[in-house]
Amino acid sequence: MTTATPFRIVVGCDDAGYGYKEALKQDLLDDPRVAEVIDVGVGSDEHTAYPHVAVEAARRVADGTADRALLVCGTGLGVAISANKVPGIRAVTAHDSYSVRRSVLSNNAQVLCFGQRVIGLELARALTDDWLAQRFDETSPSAEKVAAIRAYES
Ligand SMILES: O=C[C@H](O)[C@H](O)COP(=O)(O)O
Repeated sequence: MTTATPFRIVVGCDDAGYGYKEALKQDLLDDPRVAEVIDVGVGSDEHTAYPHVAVEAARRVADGTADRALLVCGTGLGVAISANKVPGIRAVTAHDSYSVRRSVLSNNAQVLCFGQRVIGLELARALTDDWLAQRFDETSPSAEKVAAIRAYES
């Protein structure tokens, strides 16, 4: 049996997502499937608007510094919209387990976004756990659809 390479994960949030970002970061730090956690903010007294944090996180994934990003704002929507402005990034907002799984298995999304004002913390933690268990299969029928997304970027 081969052991999967542990993930390097960027975490980020705005002030509306700070509490969950901190809690999820701690879970990631304790998870053997995670090699590294890179926190791009915000800190407890920072008020940087979500587009800046989301784009910074997405750039770390796009440039290969990290494998994935987990972003939190009030709804999970603004961070996803912003992260998707970075070429090569597929960011989704997903608050149910089927969508979280399919975001990886169907879409090879590298960025998962949550809304702290939308779901409970325990659900966010369980969804994050589920997310870490998924790996995209480059030989699956979904691969050519993801390639089609990529082709629209050029
Ligand atoms: O999508 C945006 C987020 O929910 C953000 O946390 C709150 O944005 P707002 O203050 O513009 O509503």
